[in-house]
Amino acid sequence: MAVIHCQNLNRSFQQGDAVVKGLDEVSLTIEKGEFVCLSGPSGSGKTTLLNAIGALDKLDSGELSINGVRIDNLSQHDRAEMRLNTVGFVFQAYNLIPVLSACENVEFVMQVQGVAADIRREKALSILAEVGLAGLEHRRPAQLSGGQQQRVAVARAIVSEPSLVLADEPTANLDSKSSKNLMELFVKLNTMHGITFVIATHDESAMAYCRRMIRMVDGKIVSDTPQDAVEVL
Ligand SMILES: Nc1ncnc2c1ncn2[C@@H]1O[C@H](COP(=O)(O)OP(=O)(O)OP(=O)(O)O)[C@@H](O)[C@H]1O
Repeated sequence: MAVIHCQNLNRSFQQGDAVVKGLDEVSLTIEKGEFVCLSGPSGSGKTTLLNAIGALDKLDSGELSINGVRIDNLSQHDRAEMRLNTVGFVFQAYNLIPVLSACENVEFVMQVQGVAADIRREKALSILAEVGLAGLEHRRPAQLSGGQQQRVAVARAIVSEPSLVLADEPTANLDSKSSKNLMELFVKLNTMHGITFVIATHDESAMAYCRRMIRMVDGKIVSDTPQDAVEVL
């Protein structure tokens, strides 16, 4: 079953007197375990598409299913539920809570999900170790580098084992080494846990890790091609 199935998605924005088409008849199917890059010039609709797939924004029209369940017609409450249980988000602003430690930031989502405190702590520590942050669990975001904060954001996104991770410019604020480490981590999570990744990026070194390249221009998909990705050992 497809993880993402979009049919004729449309989303317009009013900008003064003009109407801008963020998504213009976008149709797309992404299967479980794919590792997909969304590319295209600034303003081409990448973030709008990620927001639609992650049920963060409403559509004007079209059908959108995640794991076989229609989400375009869900109530706000059900959309929030779907996000919580199915999708992990990694954005360029890490959106970590500054007063909480790395571990508490990762635990936060599980707390909302009602996971018991001892299980929460155990899972958070184990996932932080998996993303290479063992020993730094009790630091607050301001005491971590940009790359380390991004890893906390990744740990938080994947701790509840989502079937899908949506990442918007995840390497934008990282130096080239941190960026490479992050992409290798994504590939590892993709191969070991079968998590599907959709990554919007302008960063050519990040694109090189993706196995399917979808390019957008003016709210439309203009090309969709497979790619031989960089091997991660
Ligand atoms: N909330 C909004 N209000 C008005 N216009 C918007 C809004 N969100 C997006 N747009 C417009 O929709 C179009 C697509 O924007 P989007 O952010 O999806 O592009 P993008 O490809 O992600 O760009 P970038 O690479 O710069 O992040 C742009 O013309 C943008 O100005």
